[in-house]
Amino acid sequence: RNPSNRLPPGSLGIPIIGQSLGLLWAMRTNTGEQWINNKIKKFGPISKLTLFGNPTVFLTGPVANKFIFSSTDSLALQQPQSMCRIIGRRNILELIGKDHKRVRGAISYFLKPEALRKYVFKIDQEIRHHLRTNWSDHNQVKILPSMKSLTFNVICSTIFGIERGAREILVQDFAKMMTGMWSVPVNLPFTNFNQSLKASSRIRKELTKVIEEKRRALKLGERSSDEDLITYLLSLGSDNGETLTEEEILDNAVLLMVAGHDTTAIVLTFLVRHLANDPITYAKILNEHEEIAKIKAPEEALTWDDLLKMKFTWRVAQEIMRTIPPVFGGFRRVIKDVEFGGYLIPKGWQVFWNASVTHMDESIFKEPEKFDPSRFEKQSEIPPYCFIAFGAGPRICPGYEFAKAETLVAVHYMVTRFKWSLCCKDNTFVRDPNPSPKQGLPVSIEVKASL
Ligand code: HEM
Repeated sequence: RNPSNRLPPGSLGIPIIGQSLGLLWAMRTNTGEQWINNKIKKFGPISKLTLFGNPTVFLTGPVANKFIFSSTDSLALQQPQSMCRIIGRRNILELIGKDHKRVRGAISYFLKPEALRKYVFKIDQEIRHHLRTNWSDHNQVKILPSMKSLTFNVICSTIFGIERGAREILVQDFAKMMTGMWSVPVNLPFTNFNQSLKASSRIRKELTKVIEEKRRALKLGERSSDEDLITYLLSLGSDNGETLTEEEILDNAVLLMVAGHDTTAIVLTFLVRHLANDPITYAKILNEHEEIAKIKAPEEALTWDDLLKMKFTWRVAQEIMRTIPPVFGGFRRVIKDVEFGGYLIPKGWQVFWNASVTHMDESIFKEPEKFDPSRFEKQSEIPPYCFIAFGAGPRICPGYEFAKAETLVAVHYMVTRFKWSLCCKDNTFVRDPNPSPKQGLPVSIEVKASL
């Protein structure tokens, strides 16, 4: 057959622009899922279109997910150009093959349960401090910005060992850097992209100082290699080819700050919103946490073993992520011609995956519209590549356990020490590209017990 006849159905639309504006508009108006479903109705689960300048094949369903997440020899992860320039070209998302494995291995070491156990105390301290200073004396709190600040501080403290005073310099620049992450990469004064690049360069300067100080302390034996991720990365031996270059350490430190804080903040924000609207789930969660709090002194920090008891809470968080995936979808670059479902996907194109379509498939999740945390009671019954909030395959999110620990500790202190109600009953949200409730979700706060 003529190769062009083997391309998936659909239309590439106007060159370069294609259907990008339609998708962006749909995401902004919270109809992204509908936009995608219309496409599936019209062309089926495999179709072509043009997104963000590139001819693209959109694939959906567990078999397609497996193909996208596992075909590392024909597909490479693709981020918007703006993101690569802001975070740095040696960040893990840009790496493939041996380089990806090496950097992922080093980062994952710090995010595994064995290492995380040690940090529950630090996570606990940071979250209590945040709630004490930002919730306790306030009648109203905007949840999304509050959760973003909370998760940023947790990452700085646990992963980077950056103390409170030194973090404040980073916080503002970090917010500025995020604004241009998904912008058109035009570097002219006053474009979002330009502001982001400038903020990123200031963050890198600060991080370089942090790295230098840790290198010095490591040399003098004032620090052990497992105290924080940066010190660990600096200590890796060059003899077995494990070392990360200075550029890689810097780029991946920035990447981890980005990847590790927004997503968890979104889960916590939608959890707060859901609990305000669902008294039955709230009562069950509260009960789970009161049982744990009952056997601890008020000042006593949570431990890893306490977190293991918070099973229902994590099921609720997973159901939140099924219904509102923090990451809407993503792209892979096609590095060599490849076939899927009888169609040709040519080299140079990109492949687009989306989590919602699979998460809302009634053949996988019965009555998908219903909020039902019990779906996650038996994880093994959920078929592979069906719950993809954290991705899957060799690039599955290495921060899963970290996000889980952070979410559980935060929920514990929020439900046992505070009560809240929504100030704005409007339940809609926009995707920007991450889901954000209107006005950042303002809630009225009542203190139940001190922290
Ligand atoms: C609820 C919270 C989180 C969600 C929903 C989430 C989601 C995801 C998803 C979907 C991917 C895969 C992207 C793809 O294959 O295209 C990913 C990758 C990644 N995530 Fe997360 N993430 C979360 C928290 C975190 C945290 C806390 C960290 C670190 C502290 C982190 C670090 C990373 C890194 C480094 C990658 C890239 C892995 C690689 O390319 O090998 N994430 N995440």
